Amino acid sequence: MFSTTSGAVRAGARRVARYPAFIGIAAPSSNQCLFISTSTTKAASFRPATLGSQRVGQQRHGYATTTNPNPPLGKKNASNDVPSRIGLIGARGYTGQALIDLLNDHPFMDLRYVSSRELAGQKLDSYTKRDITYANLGVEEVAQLDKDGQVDCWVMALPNGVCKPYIEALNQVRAETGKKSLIVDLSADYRFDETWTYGLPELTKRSAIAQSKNISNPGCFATGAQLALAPLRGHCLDAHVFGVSGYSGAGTKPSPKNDLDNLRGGIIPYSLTGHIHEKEISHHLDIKTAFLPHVAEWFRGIHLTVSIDLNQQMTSRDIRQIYQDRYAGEKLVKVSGEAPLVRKISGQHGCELGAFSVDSTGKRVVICATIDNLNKGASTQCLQNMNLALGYDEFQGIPTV
Ligand SMILES: NC(=O)C1=CN([C@@H]2O[C@H](COP(=O)(O)OP(=O)(O)OC[C@H]3O[C@@H](n4cnc5c(N)ncnc54)[C@H](OP(=O)(O)O)[C@@H]3O)[C@@H](O)[C@H]2O)C=CC1
Ligand SMILES: CC(=O)N[C@@H](CCC(=O)OP(=O)(O)O)C(=O)O
Repeated sequence: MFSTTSGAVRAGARRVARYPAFIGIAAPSSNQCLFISTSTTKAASFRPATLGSQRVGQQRHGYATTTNPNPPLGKKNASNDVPSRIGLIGARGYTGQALIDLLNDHPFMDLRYVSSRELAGQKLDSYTKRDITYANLGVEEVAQLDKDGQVDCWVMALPNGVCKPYIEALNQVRAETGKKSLIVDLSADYRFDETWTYGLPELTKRSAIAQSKNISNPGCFATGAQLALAPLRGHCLDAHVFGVSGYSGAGTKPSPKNDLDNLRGGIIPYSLTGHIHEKEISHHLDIKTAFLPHVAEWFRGIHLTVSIDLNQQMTSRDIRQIYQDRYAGEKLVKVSGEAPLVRKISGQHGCELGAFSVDSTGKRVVICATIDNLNKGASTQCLQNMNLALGYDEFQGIPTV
């Protein structure tokens, strides 16, 4: 279904010529976050199921199923064949490095600037399409490059709470010049800001992402949890999400959560109430969710066990069918009967959902999800959003086969 980064065909040796700025995207009519409800959306047209033995769209169990109400835009959004110039702020970090690897294999993404205070002056070896040297780009330098029309898309891969001055400076350039370069922020800082588009393409209206200039990339745990919960939105009373992340989730700054001596031989609970992703899941799905995060000694990959109290009796088979219907045609979401294993998701670009274990009352289901926090939990999702908003195919440059 999805392949590892290392298995990808590397197209990076090619050099990208200098091209004029891409200006083909219309200004957004609305940046509001638009989630598609699976419980109320009726399938516009019937499509036979390819994933199960039953036909999709039939009401054989008393509650409506639907084919994917938010399918990939495909050719409708793939009109741009001009490269886009990218500036990456926070390029030394784990998510920044994962994104650089993806951009290196992308035919239209032309990385121009990588910012790091620690690595300033050093060559970026992992990018082979052009020679790039790390620079320490402060707010003024970024604003000047933007004003000079040197960058089409800025990606912010900074710790939470750091990027606001950059955004304010870019907004000032917009106000002064009318220029509108795209901004994608990987931090949690704008995930609750209604003037930004929350970019979880399988759940957010894709056409809204395509029209946006300010995209907040979802959190890693929050992405897996929302993909695991969304199809049951209309049947869910409340949910408990137990999550364990590899320690790359804690970033590169030394802390007890990425200290291998501290992690060895066990898992460590933290932020057991009030984690930002608890708020993020509850806010964007409108489901009362308790989130219980842990960190473990492996490097990358998240396991989530999601327990959902249902408002009616349901069977495991029917719930699984709802998920298969909801994610029909999605290249980065895999639904299966078995519980997915975290050791198998490392380096993969999608999210796997499985288990669908229903208790004896028929009113509680447990679903397991796995996701690579640095890929679909951050950089792969960022690239989906960049592709959509810059007018390329959403999955361009993402190994999905
Ligand atoms: N790691 C993960 O699994 C995920 C992370 N995220 C989010 O993505 C963002 C980046 O995470 P991650 O890559 O793990 O973080 P890292 O700690 O690995 O990297 C942070 C980057 O920001 C730079 N930086 C740190 N502090 C400052 C500062 N005050 N001013 C300017 N630059 C600074 C660092 O470079 P230098 O010090 O050299 O300047 C480094 O490049 C975070 O907001 C995180 O919450 C989202 C989903 C998943
Ligand atoms: C293990 C670990 O520490 N994981 C991080 C989640 C990484 C992430 O998605 O972060 P943001 O929401 O801050 O962008 C955490 O719990 O904060």
